[in-house]
Amino acid sequence: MSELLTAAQMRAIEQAAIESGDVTGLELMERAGQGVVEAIFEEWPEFDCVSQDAGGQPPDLRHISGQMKRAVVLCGPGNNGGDGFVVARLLHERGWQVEVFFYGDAEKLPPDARVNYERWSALREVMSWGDLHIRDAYEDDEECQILVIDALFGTGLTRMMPTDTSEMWSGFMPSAMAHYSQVRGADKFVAIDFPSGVCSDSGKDFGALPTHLTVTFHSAKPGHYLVSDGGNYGGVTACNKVVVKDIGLGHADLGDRTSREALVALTGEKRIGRVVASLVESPSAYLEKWSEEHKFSHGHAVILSGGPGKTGAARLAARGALRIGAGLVTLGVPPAAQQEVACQITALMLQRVGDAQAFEKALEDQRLNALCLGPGMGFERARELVPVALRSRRATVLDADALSAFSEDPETLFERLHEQVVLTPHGGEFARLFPDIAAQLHAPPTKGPAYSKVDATRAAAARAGCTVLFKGADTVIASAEGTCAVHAAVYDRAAPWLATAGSGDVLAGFITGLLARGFAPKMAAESAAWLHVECARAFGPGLIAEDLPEILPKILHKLDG
Ligand SMILES: NC(=O)C1=CN([C@@H]2O[C@H](COP(=O)(O)OP(=O)(O)OC[C@H]3O[C@@H](n4cnc5c(N)ncnc54)[C@H](O)[C@@H]3O)[C@@H](O)[C@H]2O)[C@@H](O)CC1
Ligand SMILES: [K+]
Repeated sequence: MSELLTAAQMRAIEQAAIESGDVTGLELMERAGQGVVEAIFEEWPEFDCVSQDAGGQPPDLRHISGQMKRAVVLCGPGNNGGDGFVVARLLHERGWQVEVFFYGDAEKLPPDARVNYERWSALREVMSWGDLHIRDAYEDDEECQILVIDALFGTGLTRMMPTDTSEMWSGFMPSAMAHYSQVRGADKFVAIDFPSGVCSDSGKDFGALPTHLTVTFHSAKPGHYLVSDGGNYGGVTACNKVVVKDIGLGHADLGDRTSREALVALTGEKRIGRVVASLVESPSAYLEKWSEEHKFSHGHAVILSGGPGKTGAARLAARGALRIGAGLVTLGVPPAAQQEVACQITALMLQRVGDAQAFEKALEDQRLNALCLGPGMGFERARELVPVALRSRRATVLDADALSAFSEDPETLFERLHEQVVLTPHGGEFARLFPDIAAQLHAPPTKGPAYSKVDATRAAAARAGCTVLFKGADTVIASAEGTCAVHAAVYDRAAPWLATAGSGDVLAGFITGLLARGFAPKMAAESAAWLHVECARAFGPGLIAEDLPEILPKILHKLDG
C-alpha cells in the first residue's frame, strides 16, 4: 500500500519542507533531476557511460558501445521544465550530446526553474520551440538512438495541450511501432513526473504525449493509476511504466491529512503484507479456521440466487465466499430453482427463500451475518428482497441486479442503505445509480485538475452512506467518510483476462465471505479486490470465472508463507 498524492498535496508537502528550512526548492529540483537520470540508467543500463575526460570537456561518446549518447530535452514554462534543465545539465556532464528546446518565456519562469535555465544557458544554447526539427537534424544518422525527455508539463497542467506541442511530438514519433516496441534503435521517451498532457489528479488525457518511462517524485499520483475514459487507458497507457524516486521529503504521514484527503494505492508487495496481517493475524484468521471447531466463528453468509436458469451467478459468488473462508455459506433460492441448485452444489447449503416473508423468517437466525444480493437475481426479486436485507442491518453486498433494479428511483435505495453495506457497481451500474456524478466524470476534461474517478467514487459513497467499490481496471473503493483506495490492475499487475463473464459475481462473493469473517466493509472490499486480481494473475490467460475461487487457496497459502 502506498499513498497517492494529488498535485495540491504534493505542493503542500514541498512547501512545508522548504518552510521548515530542511531543504530549498532548488535542492529539491536538483534531486528530482538526479532521480530522473538514475531512473534512465536503471531502465537502460547501456546508456550509463560516465565521462572519463579529465580536461573539462565532455568526450564524444556518440558511438560508445555502438550507441549514440544523444538527448533532446523539451522544457516547459514551469518547474517541470526546471527539472528538465537539470537533467540536461547532468547528462551533459556525463558526456552526452544534449539539446534543449524551451516552450515558454524565460522571463516568466518560476525562480528555481529560472536558475536552472541560466545554468544550462551557461553551458549550451537554449533553443526555442520553433527550432524543433529534430528528425531533420539527424537525418544524416538514422541509426542513432535519441533519448527524448518530456519536461513540458507535470503536475501543473491546467488545460488542453497546446496544439503546437502535440504536432511536434508526432514529428518525434517515427511510428507507433517504434514507440511501443522499445527495441534497440528506437528512440526512448522519458516523461518527468507525467507524460505531458496527462492530468495528475485524474489520469485524464489532455492530449498526452506517450512515453516509455515516467519518473515521478516522492509518491505516485492518482493520475498514474486511474484509467481514463474513451476506450483507451489514457494516462496509464501514456505513462507506460512509472518509477517513483525519493527526493528526500521524508515519509508523508497519512495522519497528517484528514481521512477525506487520504488516498492510497493498493498495489505491489506492501499490500500483500497488509492482507497477510489481516487474514492471518486477526482473531478470526483464515488459517486458524482449520484448527477451530466451530464453523460459525467464521460467519455464515447468505447469497440469494435468481430463479431457474439464473442461479449460476449466485453459485459463483457463493463459491467465492466459501473459498475466502466464510464458515458456512447458504444459497437462498426461490422454490422453483431449488432442484437446479441442489444438483450443482456440495459444500454449500441451500435454503428456500421465495419471497420477502420467507427471507424475513430466514433472517431470524442471528448467526447469518453477511448477505449478498444481486448476481443473477432479477429486478423484481431484487426490489422485493433488498429492502428486507437492509432492514436487517446485516453486513451486505449489493451487486448487479440489486443495483440496477433501483435505477429509476435510486433514492428509495439510498434512504435504506447503512454503513455495513458495500455497493459494487461497474461503470454502467454506477451511471444508473449516480447519473449526475457519472456525467461529471465522463464530461470531456477542459481544465485541470479534472474530476476523477476518485472524486466520483467518494461523492457516490457520501451520497449512499456506505462503502462503494467502483469496478474497473482501476477499481476505486471509498467509504462514506471519504477514505479512499485505488486498486489498479495495470502495469505489472495488469490482468486483462479478468474481464470475463461472472468474475464480478466472484468478487461479490469474496467481499461477502470477508464480511462474514468479520472484516469491516471497506477492508473487505479492498482485500477482496486485491485477491481477485491476484487470482487472475496466478491463473493467467484462459481464465474463466469458475477458476477464481479455486485458485484462491494457493494465493492464501503463498501469503502465509
Ligand atoms: N511539488 C514538488 O514537490 C516538486 C515539483 N517538481 C516539479 O515541478 C512540477 C510542477 O511544477 P509547476 O507547478 O510549475 O507546474 P508545471 O511545470 O507542470 O506547469 C506549470 C506551467 O505550465 C503552464 N501550463 C499548464 N497547462 C498548460 C497548457 N495546457 N498549455 C500551456 N501552458 C500550460 C502554466 O501556466 C505554468 O506556467 C512537477 O511536475 C515536478 O516536475 C520537482 O522539481 C520536485 C519537487
Ligand atoms: K512532463
